[in-house]
Amino acid sequence: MTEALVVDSLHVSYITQSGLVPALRNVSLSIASNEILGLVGESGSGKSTMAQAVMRLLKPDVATVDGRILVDGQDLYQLTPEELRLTRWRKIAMVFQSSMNALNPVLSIQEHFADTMEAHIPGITRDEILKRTADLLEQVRLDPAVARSYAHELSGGMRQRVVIALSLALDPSVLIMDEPTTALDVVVQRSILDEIAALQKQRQLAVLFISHDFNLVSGLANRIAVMYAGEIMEITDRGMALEDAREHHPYTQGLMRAAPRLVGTKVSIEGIPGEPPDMTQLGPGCPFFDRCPERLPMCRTTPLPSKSGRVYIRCHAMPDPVVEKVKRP
Ligand SMILES: Nc1ncnc2c1ncn2[C@@H]1O[C@H](COP(=O)(O)OP(=O)(O)OP(=O)(O)O)[C@@H](O)[C@H]1O
Repeated sequence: MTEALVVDSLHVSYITQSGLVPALRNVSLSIASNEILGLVGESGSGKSTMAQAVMRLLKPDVATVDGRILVDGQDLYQLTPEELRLTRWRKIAMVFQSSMNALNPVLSIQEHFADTMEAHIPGITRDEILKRTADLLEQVRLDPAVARSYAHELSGGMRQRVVIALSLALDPSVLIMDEPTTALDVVVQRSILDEIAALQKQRQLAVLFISHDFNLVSGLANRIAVMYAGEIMEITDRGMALEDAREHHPYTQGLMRAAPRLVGTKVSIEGIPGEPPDMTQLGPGCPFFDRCPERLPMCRTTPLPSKSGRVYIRCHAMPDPVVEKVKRP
């Protein structure tokens, strides 16, 4: 399996007036060129920071970043600014949270595509741009005539489809999607998710799909990384049926019980008691300690083990998952 994206021992801290505030702590994961990795976690757990760090969008006066981000084997943090400019879009592209509102109101959709292609494909002709734009719009099920429109003439769902098509304009290997459907109604959301899944298969893309919506991610992703207080607690490829909850990290179990079920037997929804920790006051042990129903005395003081690999659980009270057990489809 080819790993298109490797995140290795990533640490990010924001620079604030009261000092450095950690946001990502020792994050490692990788995504192969034919899979969707979902990243879930509560608000403030570090999901958007992860997207920005992976794209190398965090400015040095905003945050410190340590660790390696490899895209097709190339470390983004070792590139010169010009190399980085060429690598973004071509190798790694991103669809931001509500990026559909970021389309420039005074440019037609066609001009957005032309700007991106002209900046990255030297000598591309007008005809090629028009043809590639029409193909890309069709791939996200839009009429190619949409190219002549302006953002305000399109619905939210259409704009988000345009943004997805634009992110694919240079045929990247890795696509980062940060809450790409959150602002849309559920019907439009469903059809865009189906298209994301189809595009990912056709183009053999590695997709990092970030969402706070546990149900949505578990219906889409091949594997799910669960983030808490800036750390990945678990990466799983197991089923997310409530009957299997005990096989997951105690925090994942909490998220599973807290997510409303859309199908199957009715069960009551239970929130996770307590609050996420203050990131400036973290102790040496597991950050979930205070809220964990499975905690052992050692969990307060013993750091979580560093792990890498396709699936893992970082928990003193839980064994590692047995990899060969039933895989998700
Ligand atoms: N520019 C910044 N300066 C200082 N702290 C920040 C900054 N941006 C984010 N943070 C902090 O970093 C932590 C992670 O934030 P982040 O936005 O990555 O979380 P998230 O999981 O994406 O949350 P949400 O789902 O609400 O978008 C939070 O504690 C947040 O307050």
